[in-house]
Amino acid sequence: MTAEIMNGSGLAAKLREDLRTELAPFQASPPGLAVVLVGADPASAVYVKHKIRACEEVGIRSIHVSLPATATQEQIAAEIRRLNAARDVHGILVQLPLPSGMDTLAALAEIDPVKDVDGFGALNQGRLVSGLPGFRPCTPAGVMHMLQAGNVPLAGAHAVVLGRSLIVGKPLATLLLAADASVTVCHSRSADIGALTRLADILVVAVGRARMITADMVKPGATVIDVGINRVQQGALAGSLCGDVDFESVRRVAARLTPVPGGVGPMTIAMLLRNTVDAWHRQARGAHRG
Ligand SMILES: Nc1nc(=O)c2c([nH]1)NC[C@@H]1CN(c3ccc(C(=O)N[C@@H](CCC(=O)O)C(=O)O)cc3)C=[N+]21
Repeated sequence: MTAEIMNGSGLAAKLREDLRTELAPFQASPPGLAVVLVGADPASAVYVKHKIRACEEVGIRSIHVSLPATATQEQIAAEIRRLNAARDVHGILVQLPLPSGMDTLAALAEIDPVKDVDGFGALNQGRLVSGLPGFRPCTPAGVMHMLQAGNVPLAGAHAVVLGRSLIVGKPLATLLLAADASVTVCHSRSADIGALTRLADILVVAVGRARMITADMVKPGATVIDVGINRVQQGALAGSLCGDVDFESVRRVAARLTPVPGGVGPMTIAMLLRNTVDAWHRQARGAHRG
């Protein structure tokens, strides 16, 4: 078997094009997305640049706020409160990870839930678990969108999610459950991970370990979604990106596989733009504070 390669870049480009058309008549007062970057982590700076470029392409105004790595928790909170109050800011994203020692959940708790376009805050996460409308975290939403666009059957399928983060694993498990999959979540402390991943009709990997999923860990005919983004350290491909899945071996056993780059990453950004436009609509209707 040779897997069908699921084209996240293409699907994301289509979504951005739709947003651009939707926003074209409103360029006098466009949606605004504030991106807060604390410190100077080079990988974060690159991601922020991608997000700002994607905003420009569709007609979202981006507001880039940089704070030094030495900023205090209270300075971050004060900046978020200022953005909560700004009428031309509809979405607020605090780029993660924050510098070590910062209280991430406390910072996220400052974001007004109606502007929480990452969907990481407790109100939106609780709305997700409750099955209520709210902002869904962008990577899980992007994965669900790719599965649906690829006509991957979800009801009754066994989905195995490797990783239990607040940002990917937990919310994605919740979305898969809501789509009637049977869901197994495994993580670094799970015993015999291969035995679990081999049960998956849909395997989603979000652990941040380059090429850890090899062909022997995948059920033949499975759909494999690679959320990992790792920078190759050594060898001929040093400096390029690879996922958490060993692409060359897994493509021979899986039925469908997402590439890195060009898979989940661009979908994450497309979902962020969609959430920002949704936030703008909601705030235009006069909904303030979640
Ligand atoms: N508050 C917050 N929200 C986030 O959504 C968030 C975050 N913090 N911190 C970091 C992670 C990472 N992330 C990526 C999004 C897109 C690509 C992406 O588009 N990647 C391209 C390649 C990019 C390249 O070439 O470097 C691809 O996979 O094709 C990657 C990574 C969002 N994150």
